[in-house]
Amino acid sequence: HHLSENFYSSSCPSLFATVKPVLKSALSKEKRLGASLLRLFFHDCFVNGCDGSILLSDTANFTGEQHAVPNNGSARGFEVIDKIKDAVEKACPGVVSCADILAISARDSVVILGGPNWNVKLGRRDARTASKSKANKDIPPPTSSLSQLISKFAAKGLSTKDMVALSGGHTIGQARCTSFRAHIYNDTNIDASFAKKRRSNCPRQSGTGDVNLAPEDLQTPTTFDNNYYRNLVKSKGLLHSDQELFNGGSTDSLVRAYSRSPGTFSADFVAGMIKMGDISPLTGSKGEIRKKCSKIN
Ligand code: HEM
Ligand SMILES: [Ca+2]
Ligand SMILES: [Ca+2]
Repeated sequence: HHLSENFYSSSCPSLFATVKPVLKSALSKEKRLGASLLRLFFHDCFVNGCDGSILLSDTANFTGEQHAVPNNGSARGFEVIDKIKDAVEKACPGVVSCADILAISARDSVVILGGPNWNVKLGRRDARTASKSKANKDIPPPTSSLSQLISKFAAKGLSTKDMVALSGGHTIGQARCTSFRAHIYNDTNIDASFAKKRRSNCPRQSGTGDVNLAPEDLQTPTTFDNNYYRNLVKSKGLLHSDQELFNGGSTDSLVRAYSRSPGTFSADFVAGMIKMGDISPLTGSKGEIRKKCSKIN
């Protein structure tokens, strides 16, 4: 396969200039959407590669990935992708894939929220299929141990370092009580005052307050910075899986390094994003260029 930065430079020269303003306007209304789009890209790439599979809606005779456990009730931002796709279709009809639009949107979201910039590789085509079962199997749950996180990323060709750096995506965005309840009530590797604060809006009883939100990064939930790691070294990770990265194991030193050096984090995050974006893309004549991101042509 061959993805390249200039894939659309003659077929759609206005691509980047078309995407960015639509995103800027959406994020000016709700910054969290930037986080939601970054997460959509991760959840796309981990299931059959970065092929836009997560964007396909369920229909009467098609079951996609949006109701798989890791996505159901938490994957969001689809309307923004649809809006960007409409703008891109006006500028360059039938040329740019939804998989690439998602990759560009994830990058632009990070930049708009203050994070590093990089050149996105392009040329992915869109899948005509999706896999709910693989979404359930390949995307790590927040209950994961460090060794489970390492192996789920290794299964996608990503190193432990990539895993720790990409987890820094949790410097932005929100999680539901149901995703962090067990950590704040049952785990002991958590700062007591932080646990108390999070318990105040996430009742112990499952079934109550399940969808109440808390910021993944208690310091700066709408800024892309290294505070995620600074929280971890203080035992203020929100998810069980977050705190696993700094819990006396092999990744402690890397978390400490990122907590001290925003530049090192940025460089490793970018390298990880480029590697994640390379996971088994459809190229050449495989797949299709969807007209609408939510359904196959
Ligand atoms: C390392 C394994 C990971 C686990 C176990 C994990 C788990 C989760 C969970 C449980 C949530 C909250 C869902 C909810 O309750 O609504 C979440 C949110 C989020 N995740 Fe991850 N995640 C991981 C890695 C990543 C990676 C690699 C990225 C991107 C590079 C990422 C980006 C995000 C973002 C931005 C949000 C907030 C989304 C929003 O506010 O809409 N995560 N993650
Ligand atoms: Ca996919
Ligand atoms: Ca932050």
